[in-house]
Parts: sequence; C-alpha cells; structure tokens
Amino acid sequence: MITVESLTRRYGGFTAVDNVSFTARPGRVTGFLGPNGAGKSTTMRVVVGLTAPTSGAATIDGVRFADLPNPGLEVGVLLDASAQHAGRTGREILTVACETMGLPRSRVDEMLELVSLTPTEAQRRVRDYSLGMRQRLGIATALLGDPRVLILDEPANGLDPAGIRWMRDLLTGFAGAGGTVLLSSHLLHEIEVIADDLVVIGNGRIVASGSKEELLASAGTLARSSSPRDLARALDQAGIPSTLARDGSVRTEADPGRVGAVALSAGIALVELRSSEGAGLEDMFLSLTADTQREGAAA
Ligand SMILES: Nc1ncnc2c1ncn2[C@@H]1O[C@H](COP(=O)(O)OP(=O)(O)OP(=O)(O)O)[C@@H](O)[C@H]1O
Repeated sequence: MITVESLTRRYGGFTAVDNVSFTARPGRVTGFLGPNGAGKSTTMRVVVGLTAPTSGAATIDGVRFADLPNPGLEVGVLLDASAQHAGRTGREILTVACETMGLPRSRVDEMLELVSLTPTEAQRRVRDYSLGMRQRLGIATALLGDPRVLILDEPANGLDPAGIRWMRDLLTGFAGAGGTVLLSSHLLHEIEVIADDLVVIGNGRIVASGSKEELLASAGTLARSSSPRDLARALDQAGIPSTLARDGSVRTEADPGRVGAVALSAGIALVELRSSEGAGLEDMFLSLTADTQREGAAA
C-alpha cells in the first residue's frame, strides 16, 4: 500500500503540492490524474525519494522509500523513460540493474521477452531507441525485481496501440495478483478502462478521490443557457455552488431537477440540461478541474 499523508512541496514561494493525502491499495490500480503542472510528478518523485517533501510524508507499506533495504525488489518505478543512460544498450541497463539488486542474469532475457524488445534491439544503445522502446525498457527495469508495488508516470506515452493494450493487460494482471499500482496518465480512456480508484489533483490540491464508480456516479449536472453568468449567479443565490466553464456550460453537483427549477424561477431559458452521470471520465475530469485548467473546461 502507498500512503501519502499531508504532503506539501514548495519551490521557493510556489507550492507545487499542497497538503495532499491519499492511499493506493493492494489489488487495485489507482489512476492519478490532473492537468499539466498539477503536481502529479512531484508527488510521485516524493513517494520514491527523489524529491524531499517540505512537510508531510509518503510511505510504502509503512516504510519510507529511502529506508527500503533493496527498493527494486519491492517497488518498480518508471518516472521518466528518457532518464535512462543513453550510452548503454538496453541489455546493459537491465544487466547492471540485475547486479545492483542481486538478481540472476536470467531475469534480463525474461524481461526483454516480457516487454517485446527483440535481441537485436536489446543490443542497440538507448540513445537510438524510439520513445516507445524506451518506455518498454523502463517497464522491464521496473518489473525486474518482481516488486509488489508499481509507480508509473505516463507509462503509455509513446506506446503503439498494441503496446497500450499490452500495458493495460499487464497492469490489470499485476493488480489482480494482489499488487499495488499507482499510475498517472493523460489518456483518460486508458485510465477509465483500467483504474479501480482515482485521485484527481489540480493546482497541487486533491480535488477528488475515491473508487471510479463512486466518482463517475457523482458527476452532477451540466446546464447551458444563453446567459450562463446569470444562471451561475441564480444558482449561487439558491445556495448551489457551480462552475462556469469557458465554453459557457455550467456544472454543479445538484441534480437536474433543482437546476431547472432555479432557472425557471429566475426566468432563465435553458438550452441544455442533463445529468453528467454516465458521461464518462473526461467530463468528470474537466468538470472537477475546471478551475485549474489552462483552457477552461471543454464541453
Ligand atoms: N524543481 C522545480 N523547481 C521549481 N518548480 C518546479 C520544480 N519541479 C516542479 N515544479 C513545478 O511544480 C508544478 C508541478 O509540476 P509537476 O511536474 O509535478 O506537474 P504534473 O502534474 O506532473 O504535470 P504534467 O502533467 O505536465 O506532467 C509545476 O508548476 C512545475 O513547474
């Protein structure tokens, strides 16, 4: 289990991660979502001991990553596939990692086969790898020590469609066998398919967390009118918090009936009123992070 408790990370006067708490549990894939610059990578870097927290803590089964005696045997990490030693071949990278972890060399070939890197590709220097090949090598390195926890930042980045499906099956199988997976991705469809739990972050703060079903079921209502500001104001006056996206849609946790009644009594004509339930992860993500999106929420 990964536990993040009241984690804050500041850079000078800027707070990149602000009092973040969540858990990623065994047997489940936890999707970590948020707009660009929301604080996902910083949080993951703190979890794996690459960045020190300003305050708060992150532990893996109760132990800080830095205190794990042989971390590669317990936690598989892929944060930046391009950070691998560019002058080494894929095979060399896996061989060195095997030696560091005290594993038999036979693991190298097992992992190369698992991630579908051919013997010829394994002899090539990493600087000549495509992004998808680097990603596959990074996954091979993460899985080398047969860990029970995986922490992956954008692992599907650069993978071809077959690679994405392979990754999906791999992570689902890993969690199905009792492993813990914490996974960040901008590919919301991928997350929707494989995640059991979601943690959504915006501007360094958690804006939602819980099981995927729970969060998707509470997606609320979307309304449109030719005077969206008036609608948002009328809802506010009725004690219903709402978010006005730049595309003019108004989103709220209240049910459509209440929103319709407020619009009617305020004399505002609605051109669209619907429950966001079943609208999927993209709608939920845009709605939850509307205040923190650079572009404002899309339809
Ligand atoms: N070493 C650093 N010094 C100063 N600011 C930093 C540093 N590392 C990260 N930040 C800032 O912290 C914020 C969070 O960055 P982070 O990389 O965690 O975001 P992210 O959610 O992973 O974004 P993306 O989806 O774009 O990868 C950003 O504003 C970033 O510029």
